[in-house]
Amino acid sequence: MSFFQAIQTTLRTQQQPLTAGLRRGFATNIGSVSTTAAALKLKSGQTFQGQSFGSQQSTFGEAVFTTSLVGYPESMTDPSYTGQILVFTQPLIGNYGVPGQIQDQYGLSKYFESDKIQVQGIVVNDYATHYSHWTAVESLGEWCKRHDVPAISGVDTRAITQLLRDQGSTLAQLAVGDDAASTTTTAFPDPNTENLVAKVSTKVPLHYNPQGDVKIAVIDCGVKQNILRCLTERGAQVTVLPWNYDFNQAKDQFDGLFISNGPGSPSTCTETVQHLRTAIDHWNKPIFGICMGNLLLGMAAGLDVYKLPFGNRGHNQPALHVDTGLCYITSQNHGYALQDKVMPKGWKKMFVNANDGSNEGIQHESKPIFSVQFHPEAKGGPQDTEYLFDNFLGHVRAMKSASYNTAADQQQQQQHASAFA
Ligand SMILES: NC(=O)CC[C@H](N)C(=O)O
Repeated sequence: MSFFQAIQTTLRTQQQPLTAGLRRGFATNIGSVSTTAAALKLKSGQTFQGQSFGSQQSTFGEAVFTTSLVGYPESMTDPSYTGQILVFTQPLIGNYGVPGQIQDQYGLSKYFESDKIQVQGIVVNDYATHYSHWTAVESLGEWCKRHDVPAISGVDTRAITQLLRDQGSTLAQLAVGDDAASTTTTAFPDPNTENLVAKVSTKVPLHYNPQGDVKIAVIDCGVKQNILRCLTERGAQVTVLPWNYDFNQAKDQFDGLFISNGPGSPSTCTETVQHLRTAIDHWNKPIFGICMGNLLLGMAAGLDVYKLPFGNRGHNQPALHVDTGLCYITSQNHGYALQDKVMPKGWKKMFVNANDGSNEGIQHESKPIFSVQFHPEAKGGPQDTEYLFDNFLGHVRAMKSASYNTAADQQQQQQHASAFA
């Protein structure tokens, strides 16, 4: 043990008391750190020993890394992370604590992207036991414990990230307590063989903003709260529907269709892809998809999907808009991508990743149907591409008023004709 590690261990072993706020109006806490051992064990054979600061429960998942500097409450509650052990490349995590579960005026969660922690576990280099923020109500460790989610600190996340980058996202165990020391070889279950979308999708329709002027059907593959907020705060009425709901049966009830983000492999969502195939030809109203929505829409259009070696997760991913050449900095969290070398007839690429050339979006050439691989709703991350919600709802409103006018014109013509019959 190095001198630095020895000092760190000594400091952490001394249970530090709660203190009052350092600054007026800011929740602040110098919490205690458990000295329970924890280890991140990769299926590829490498083990990283550290300390637990979350649940005492060991867990399995796919180890992936994110380069985001902030936004751990949002990332950890994003349903797209279901089944994954999240490694933060940002070394200091936990310093602004965790906010409370508060609802906005639409009944949507204000600070979290769903109602619980969705990641299997988290891996951080330096867990900040002292947190301070005006929205904070508890520490990251307390939050993880309450949700029974394991967390490890004191490991070299740079070395782990280099491994995940070189060998690709890897199945792993986050082992706590006795499991951390155990050398028994375990089987590493692969979450991507399961239909994770079915696990996180709503079971019943949910309604938001009933006063909205246009009605949007949201196919819930694991929708983030801020996507719903981006629609409702722009005046849309939103109905969230289960992932396998056949929206084609209810198309007259809606003015537009949205396909959400979601966890796991898109190949488990064959029913949604089939419904989308019908919708592309017959829906005749705008369709917009994000992340999993891009993958599913692309599959419905005839594209293949492949798994990226380590995915793109972070808040600084450059996406080039093909038509204008403009580059947007985007928020991302995905492991799969569309194979877009040859685009199906009637479709074109909309965005391309400026780092690795992977697909970032597709667009129908003659219908208002488009989707993006990145997250224009951000939370966390830059909001530069939030304008896509304006574009989508702009199309929805234009088509609604055009069809209304057509219907009204037709009715007037009929009345006119019958008056002279
Ligand atoms: N954020 C998402 O929707 C992720 C989509 C898919 N689960 C992937 O990893 O590629």
